[in-house]
This record gives sequence, C-alpha cells and structure tokens, in this order.
Amino acid sequence: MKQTVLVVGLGLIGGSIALALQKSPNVRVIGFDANSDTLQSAKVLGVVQDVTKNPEEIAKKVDVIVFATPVNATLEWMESLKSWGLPSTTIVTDTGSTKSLIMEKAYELRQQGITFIGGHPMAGSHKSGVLAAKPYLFENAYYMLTPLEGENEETINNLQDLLQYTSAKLMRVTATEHDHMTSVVSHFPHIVAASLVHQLHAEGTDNPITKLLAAGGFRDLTRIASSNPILWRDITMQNRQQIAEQLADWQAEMKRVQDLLTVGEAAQIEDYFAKAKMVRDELPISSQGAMYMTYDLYVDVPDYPGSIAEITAFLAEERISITNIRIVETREDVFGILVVSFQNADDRERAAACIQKRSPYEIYIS
Ligand SMILES: NC(=O)c1ccc[n+]([C@@H]2O[C@H](COP(=O)([O-])OP(=O)(O)OC[C@H]3O[C@@H](n4cnc5c(N)ncnc54)[C@H](O)[C@@H]3O)[C@@H](O)[C@H]2O)c1
Ligand SMILES: O=C(O)C(=O)C[C@]1(C(=O)O)C=C[C@@H](O)C=C1
Repeated sequence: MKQTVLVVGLGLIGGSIALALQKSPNVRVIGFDANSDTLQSAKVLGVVQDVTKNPEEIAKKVDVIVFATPVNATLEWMESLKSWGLPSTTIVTDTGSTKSLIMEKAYELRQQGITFIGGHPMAGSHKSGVLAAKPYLFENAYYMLTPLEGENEETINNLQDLLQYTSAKLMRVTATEHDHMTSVVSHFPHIVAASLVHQLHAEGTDNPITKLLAAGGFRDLTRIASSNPILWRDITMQNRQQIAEQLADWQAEMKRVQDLLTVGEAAQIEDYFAKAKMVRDELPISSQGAMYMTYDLYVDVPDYPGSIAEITAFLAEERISITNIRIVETREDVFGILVVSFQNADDRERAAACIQKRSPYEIYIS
C-alpha cells in the first residue's frame, strides 16, 4: 500500500529520514521547512519528492507526519495540530532529543483523537542542515519510540514498519526513561564539551598559543560543541531537571578528583584512569555516536593529489566495500590521517592486509 509522509523540518535529521524513507518504493515524501532556501534545496537535491508551503493544508491527505524541528518548535507544531482536523488514521511522530514535554503534549492530542508516537534516533552529528543529510545516518543506531500507555499496537507496528527503512534498531521506552538516559549519554556530555571550549577561550587572552596546541584529545572531546546552538538551547530547556541532576553527580565526581590531586597518591590516580579505561573499552561505541559500531582503519597518507584515490582503487580492485571515508586533521601543516570505515571486522582486516601489501603507508586500528 502506498503511503505519503510529510516531514516538517528538513535539516540533518528530517532530511536523513526523508532520504531513508525513499528507499521504499511505496513511500512518497513531501517536505516542509520554515526556511525557504532549505525547502528549495531539499527539492533540488531529491531529499524529498515534493515540497509544500502549507503543511496544514496537506496534512489531512498524508498517512504519517514526522516533525524533525528543534524540540520547542515541535511543541508549537503539536499545539497547532489540534485545530487541523486530522483524520484519526494519521500517525504523527517526531525525532526530538527530549521526550517528556513532547509526550505530555501528545497526551493532549490524544484527547482530540490524534495519534502521536514519540521518536528519537540516537545518531546524528554536530553538523546541521539539509546538506548534511544522509540516507544511511541511522543505520544500526538505536531509535527510541515512546508511545503513550495504551497506544494501539497495530498503529505502533505500522510506524515501526515504515521506520525500518532507516535500518535503525527500534526500541520502546517511556518518556521519563528516555529523558534520564539521554541526559547521561548525550545532554550532559554536551554541556561538558561546551564548558571545555569556554575554558579554553578564557585562557586565550593570557596565553593565545594554547589553542594552537589543542590536538586530537581536545578535538574528540569537544566536537559536539560545534552543534546548532538553537537545537541545544531547546534540549537543555526541556530536560533541565535531569541535566541538573547529572551536573550535581559530576560535581561530586570532580570533588573526588580534586581530593585525588590533593593527596597526590600515584596508585590512586592510576586506578582512577584504569577503571575509566576498562568501562570505556567495554562500551559498544565507536566513532559515530552512542551504541553504534563502525570498523575504522587509519591510514597515514602523504599530502599529495591522488593519494586517497590510490587507496580506494586498491580496495576496489580487491572488491572490499567501504562505508565511509574521511580525513582527520590532527596536526596543523602536517598531512592528515585518512580514516576508512568498513561494514565489519572481516572487511577491515582484508583492507589492512591489502593496503600493507600494496602501499608503503602506515596503518593502524584505533
Ligand atoms: N543533530 C543531532 O545529532 C540529532 C540527533 C537526533 C535527533 N535530533 C533532533 O532532531 C531534530 C532536528 O535536528 P537537526 O539536527 O536535524 O537540526 P537542523 O538544525 O539540522 O534542522 C532543523 C530544521 O528545522 C527547520 N526549522 C526550524 N524551526 C522550524 C519550524 N518552526 N518549522 C519548520 N521548520 C523549522 C530549520 O530550518 C532546519 O532546516 C531536533 O529535535 C533534534 O533534537 C538531533
Ligand atoms: O554525534 C553527534 O554529534 C551527536 O551529538 C549525536 C547525538 C548524541 O550522541 O548526543 C546528539 C543528539 C541526539 O539527540 C542524538 C545523538
């Protein structure tokens, strides 16, 4: 059966959902974005099959509506939905990083006969906007759904059937569980990243050279501080209670570290890092985000035109598929590291052997 999906908000996440859903021959995606340039780009780039300038008008004719707007804007859209006269068969969902306030609003919608099932894919990036959208962004990532208690199972299954085109791992949680867990693994870490950048900035006037020395460690820890501030303003506003609890725990943890520093006992300090390493090494995470596994191979390529093409040609000749390729600039003025990602450990091993055999470049696995 053909389904029409309206995606409101065509940035990184809305654009990626729209592209993923288009993998289904039975889905037609129509998009809307408050920014007219984004709307035009989405159409030209084929991120959506069609666009609308009036979502309210088209909403009655679609099967599913996905809000992929910053979470405060999503609440506003949900409020306006109340007067749209949607048929009871329409499924409304979202992609927002917070869930409690959104599901409270969903409860109000239920009183009006509107079905809203909250959603949140746990994959993303510090990049925003339609140009960053990718059809495979959610592959293997967890995608949380937060249906209201007593939601019709068939309706949830229908939404799940549609979302399977994202290739994400769907899971159900309550809004409260969601907001607690995301405060731990996403929202509070974001505040820490921003605070480290503020700390570096404060250093600037006295020691302007310090920032030139910020290398891989600082970069990895603070990448997410380059995210869209409006997105994170809204997330922080909506989940500030949970985030404040994490901050209190963190302050207690920092007090523990302060005590370690005061005592200055080497064994205790080593133990602190050793325990963190053990826990971190056992986490099912890699470079793409929480709970998402990629198989990366690092290749120390020289900085001359064609060196990347040379590597990809070797891999193509041995029919080894790559899932991603990027350059990580770790040092200024010196060549970057080429990072090639594979679908599985076996492909990565074959690639490592192939590059070692056919090139003089050093390789290593993170
Ligand atoms: N960025 C991430 O890593 C990530 C991951 C998972 C979920 N999310 C959530 O997904 C949602 C979208 O995030 P994103 O990263 O795609 O942001 P984005 O900034 O890339 O895109 C947001 C889009 O929404 C549009 N927009 C803003 N206000 C609007 C409104 N009132 N009506 C219509 N369009 C509007 C913007 O023009 C923009 O195109 C947010 O709720 C966010 O919390 C983000
Ligand atoms: O990878 C990133 O840059 C992200 O910030 C993605 C990330 C996160 O892991 O915190 C950000 C917000 C989300 O709601 C889900 C995923």
